[in-house]
Amino acid sequence: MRPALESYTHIASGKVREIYAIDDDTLLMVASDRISAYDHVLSPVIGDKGRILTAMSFFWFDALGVPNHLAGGPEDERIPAEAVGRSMVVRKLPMVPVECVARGYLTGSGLIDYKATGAVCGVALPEGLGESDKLPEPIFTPATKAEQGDHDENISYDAVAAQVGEELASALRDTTLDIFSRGAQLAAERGIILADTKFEFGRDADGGLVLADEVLTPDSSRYWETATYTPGQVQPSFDKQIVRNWLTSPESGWDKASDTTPPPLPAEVVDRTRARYIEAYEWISQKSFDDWPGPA
Ligand SMILES: Nc1ncnc(-c2cnn(Cc3cccc(F)c3)c2)c1Cl
Repeated sequence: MRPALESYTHIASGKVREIYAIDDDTLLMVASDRISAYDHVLSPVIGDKGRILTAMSFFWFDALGVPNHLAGGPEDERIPAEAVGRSMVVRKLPMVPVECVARGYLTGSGLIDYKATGAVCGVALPEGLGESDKLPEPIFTPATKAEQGDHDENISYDAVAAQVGEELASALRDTTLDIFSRGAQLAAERGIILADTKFEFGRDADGGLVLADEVLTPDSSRYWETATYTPGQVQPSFDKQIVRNWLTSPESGWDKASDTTPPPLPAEVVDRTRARYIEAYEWISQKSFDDWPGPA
C-alpha cells in the first residue's frame, strides 16, 4: 500500500515542482504538470508534463553514469499513487549553493552579458559573436540561487571560488562542463541541440560532488531542434515555442509587457505542447513514453 502524499512533510516549492521529506535522509521530488512561460505559471496544465520530464531525468541520470542523488526507481513503493511516474526518491544531501550553468551557445542572459562586457560571467569570448552563435567551447557561467520568482544572477568563477573555496569551485566547473559536453554530444546524435543547462550538486560524506535536482530537462535546459538551427536569430524553444507563439499572437489578447496574468491556453495549444514534450523524450531516450509508469 503506497503512502498518501499528505503523510510527507512539504519542504519546498518551485514554479512547477515540490519537495517533500520522506524521512531525515530521504526526499521526494514531485514534478507537476504546470508549465511556465514569461515568468508566469500558465493555465491549464499540460497533461503528463511532470511524468515526461521525470522520465527524462531518469534517462539522463542513467545515461550520464555519474554519482547522483537517486535513492529509488520510478515505481519506488515510497511514492504516493497519485505521484508515480512524476516523482524521484532522492538522498537528502548538503547542497552546493551555486547554480552550475553550462553554455554551448550564446543566448539569453549570456548574450546580454556578452554585449555589455565582451564576456559572460567574466569568461572572455571572441569578438563578433551574435544571437545563438555556437561558442568555441562550452563555458561555465554560474549563478546565484534566487528566491522563487526572482531571476538567478550571473556571477564570476572568482566569486564562486570566494564563496565555496578554489578547490570546490574548480570541481564544480570541471564536473559541470564534463557532464554538459557528454549530454550535448548524445543529444546532438539524436537531433537535439542542448544549448545550455543548469545543474545542481550536493556533496557526499567524502565531499565529492553528487548530481542532484532534475537533470537536462527542457525546464532546466534550452532544447533546440538541430534541423531548424539558424545562428543570428532567437531559436524556437523545442518545447515551449507553441505556447510562446500563441501567448504573443493577437489571438490571445495578452500583452506580455503588461504583467497581467496570461489567458488560459486553448486545448489545441495544450495538446500540441504535450506532444512536443513526448517527442523530446522519445528522441533523446529512444524509448517509448507509453512504457513509462504512472496513473493512466
Ligand atoms: N537531493 C537533494 N537534497 C537536498 N536538497 C535538494 C534540493 C533542495 N532544493 N532543490 C531545488 C528545488 C526547489 C524546489 C522544488 C524542487 F522540486 C527542487 C533541490 C535535493 Cl535535490
